[in-house]
Amino acid sequence: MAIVLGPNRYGKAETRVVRVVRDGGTHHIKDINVSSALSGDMEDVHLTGDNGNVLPTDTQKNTAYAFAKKYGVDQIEDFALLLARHYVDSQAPIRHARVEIEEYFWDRIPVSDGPHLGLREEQYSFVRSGREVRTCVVHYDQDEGATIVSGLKNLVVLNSTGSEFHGYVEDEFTTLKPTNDRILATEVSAQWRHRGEHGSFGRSYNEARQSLLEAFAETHSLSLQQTLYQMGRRVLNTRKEVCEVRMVMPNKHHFLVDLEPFGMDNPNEVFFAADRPYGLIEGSVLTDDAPAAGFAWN
Ligand SMILES: O=c1[nH]c(=O)c2[nH]c(=O)[nH]c2[nH]1
Repeated sequence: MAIVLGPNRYGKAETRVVRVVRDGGTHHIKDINVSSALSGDMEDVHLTGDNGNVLPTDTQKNTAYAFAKKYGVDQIEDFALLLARHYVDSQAPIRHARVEIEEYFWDRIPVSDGPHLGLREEQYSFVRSGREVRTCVVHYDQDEGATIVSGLKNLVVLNSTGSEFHGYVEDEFTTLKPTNDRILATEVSAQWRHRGEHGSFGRSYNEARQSLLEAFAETHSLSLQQTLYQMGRRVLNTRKEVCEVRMVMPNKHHFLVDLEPFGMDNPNEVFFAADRPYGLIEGSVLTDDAPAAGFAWN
């Protein structure tokens, strides 16, 4: 029996970069979390400890900071691709780079010059937004080029009606009562795979997000699975640059509270929001002409 080295990669996880652009007294901020993972000719470092092919993870951290200064950070997909290409193109032993970025949103705190006066000329105060986290995973491979997956997580949504669940299998352990009217709530994690390397990731993101929200709100739901499929479908129908959507959606159960002991009825007005356990609904929706995913989801 021989023992061999299997697939491997190494990098710096979660380099937090905050880039400030100073436009006179008005500042703009970009708050991101960058993780890079490189692979290639890494037999020696694993087998003998020879670091001759290893670009240190510390250097990868520094590169994220230096690139933020040099190139700025606009769309996270573009920044991730810039970094991934840099590692593969500048270091012969590195043949593949995976760069993952999360982006956290900040809103402005509008500050005025005083009561009844206009906005202060300098605007540099921000409040962390309650919005979702934007994500991307970019792979750049020496032989196969780039794959780009965009996405979001922590997008919490709720329909207070328009959701039913009945007609399911019942066995000797089933106690769930069928319902024609329940709360449907979930925290959406969605990732969508781009067909190529197009140029407008900002617009693509905003419209994919909007499609997810509209489909969630507009689908009269017979199950969260059905809603998930409709949400993926809506993104694919509106964003032609996208060929596959993967979603993970916990069913955030809301149970009707029994108010009868207090002599009160409860026509879907008072709910107990349970945090666990939760149903976990996961699925992928794709176009039938979607190119092979390659390493996009790795
Ligand atoms: O939308 C739902 N899908 C399920 O598969 C399921 N199972 C369950 O108990 N409740 C629900 N709701």
